[in-house]
Amino acid sequence: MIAPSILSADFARLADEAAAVSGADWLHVDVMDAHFVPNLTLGLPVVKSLRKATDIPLDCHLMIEDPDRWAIGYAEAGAHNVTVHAEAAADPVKLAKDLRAAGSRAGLSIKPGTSLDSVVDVLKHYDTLLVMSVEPGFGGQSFMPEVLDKVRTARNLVDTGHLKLVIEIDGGINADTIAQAAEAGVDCFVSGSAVYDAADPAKALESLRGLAAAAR
Ligand SMILES: O=C(CO)[C@@H](O)[C@H](O)COP(=O)(O)O
Repeated sequence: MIAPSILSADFARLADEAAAVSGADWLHVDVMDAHFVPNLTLGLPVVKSLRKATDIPLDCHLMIEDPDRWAIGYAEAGAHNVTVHAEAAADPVKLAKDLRAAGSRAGLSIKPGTSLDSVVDVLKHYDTLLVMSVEPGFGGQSFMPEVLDKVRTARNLVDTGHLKLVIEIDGGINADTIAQAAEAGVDCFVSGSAVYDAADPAKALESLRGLAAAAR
């Protein structure tokens, strides 16, 4: 699965930018609050408008403080998957249950420095695990291959039936890095600059999909 990140899109033309990647499995929506991360992007009103502008399932990645307070609004707005950060959530188990009750999948993200061990007990309540392969905040950063050990461990837990979730990776995913992430066991690849900085985003997306499929 490929989820283009709109962080690299033209924010004044989001509906057109979504249409440009109509073959995407999910559209990754980067919500940043300038507190949890040192960058500010968009919030609930934009997600509500985007929901009406595209049929691509929205994969909302909340890089915000106090997700326990704000995340449910994104589920109620029609997001397909709402991902909160383990480092920010006060009660991740309750949050996952509330997100599912509101009609969304529940996602948990971990920054590069956060271990899988520290979240493994709550992951049974989640539908997706988003492994950050850059420090969250900005697009166009270099991929951190050291996070792939977490992906391999998560893949093993899924394949042996201990967890049931989609493994996502986010940060620095491009034609040079996607194969190693696929080999490690990633299911869903978030990619911003490699898709939206390309002359033809749809073609770039399909190329990434082919490289991932070949590597699995
Ligand atoms: O959440 C983030 C960054 O915080 C990502 O979604 C980036 O937007 C991915 O961009 P590239 O690394 O693919 O350019």
